[in-house]
Amino acid sequence: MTNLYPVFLRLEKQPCLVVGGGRVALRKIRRLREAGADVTVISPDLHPELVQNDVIWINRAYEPGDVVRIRPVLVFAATNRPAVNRLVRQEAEEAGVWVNQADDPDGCRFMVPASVDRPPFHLAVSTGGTDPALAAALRRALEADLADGGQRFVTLLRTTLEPPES
Ligand SMILES: C[C@@]1(CC(=O)O)c2cc3[nH]c(cc4nc(cc5[nH]c(cc(n2)[C@H]1CCC(=O)O)[C@@](C)(CC(=O)O)[C@@H]5CCC(=O)O)C(CC(=O)O)=C4CCC(=O)O)c(CCC(=O)O)c3CC(=O)O
Ligand SMILES: NC(=O)C1=CN([C@@H]2O[C@H](COP(=O)(O)OP(=O)(O)OC[C@H]3O[C@@H](n4cnc5c(N)ncnc54)[C@H](O)[C@@H]3O)[C@@H](O)[C@H]2O)C=CC1
Repeated sequence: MTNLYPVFLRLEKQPCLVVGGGRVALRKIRRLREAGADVTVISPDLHPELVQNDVIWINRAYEPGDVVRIRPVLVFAATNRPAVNRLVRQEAEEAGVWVNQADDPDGCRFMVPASVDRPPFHLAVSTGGTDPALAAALRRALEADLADGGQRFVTLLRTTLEPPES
């Protein structure tokens, strides 16, 4: 697996495009909105929880050229049609737009980590696409531990930072 380069993006008011309006799209869109991105969704239907989510909804299937017309900074190909996701990925790559392909880790120019936002820390966990459910499990464990005072986490930090007692 190629090495990945982790970053935190400042997405406020940045145009982002999500193709597909299902469960996976919902998860991606929530995070994008939390970061203040302007989100356009192209999909013939929209997850019921998305209506309140303040997105621009283009109510139809993806059409060739949409990525070039909309010119987003990030694209998420999140339909349940592999051929559509591949087309979106290909058009994004040709246009030099960063693309996430929900059904194909190798087709992702970037991947979305599982993350916990607990100031001053924002922790992000990735398995590089090898086991997303495991990344989610570590996120849940960290969340539970931090909600409970973060003792296991702090103990782990101490054991790595402090020299062993002699
Ligand atoms: C490559 C990547 C692309 C991307 O989406 O960025 C990708 C790809 C795929 N995910 C799949 C499955 C699932 N993914 C989740 C959950 C999450 N997936 C996320 C990220 C990523 N998933 C990227 C890699 C990140 C990494 O590895 O570190 C998280 C972390 C972030 C987020 O999405 O926000 C979020 C957890 C958030 C949280 O809880 O904190 C669940 C659990 C669930 O849905 O509840 C399942 C069902 C698991 C099961 O089967 O048990 C499949 C198979 C689909 C199929 O079966 O067809 C593929 C495609 C493939 O592997 O081929
Ligand atoms: N990356 C991840 O975290 C995960 C990825 N997946 C993959 O993501 C895919 C999508 O998963 P879900 O959101 O659960 O599926 P879903 O069935 O809930 O949603 C699919 C959405 O795509 C839309 N769509 C279909 N054809 C379209 C087109 N031509 N143009 C625009 N929109 C179109 C549908 O109308 C629907 O809104 C799955 O098929 C699976 O391969 C699944 C689980 C997690």
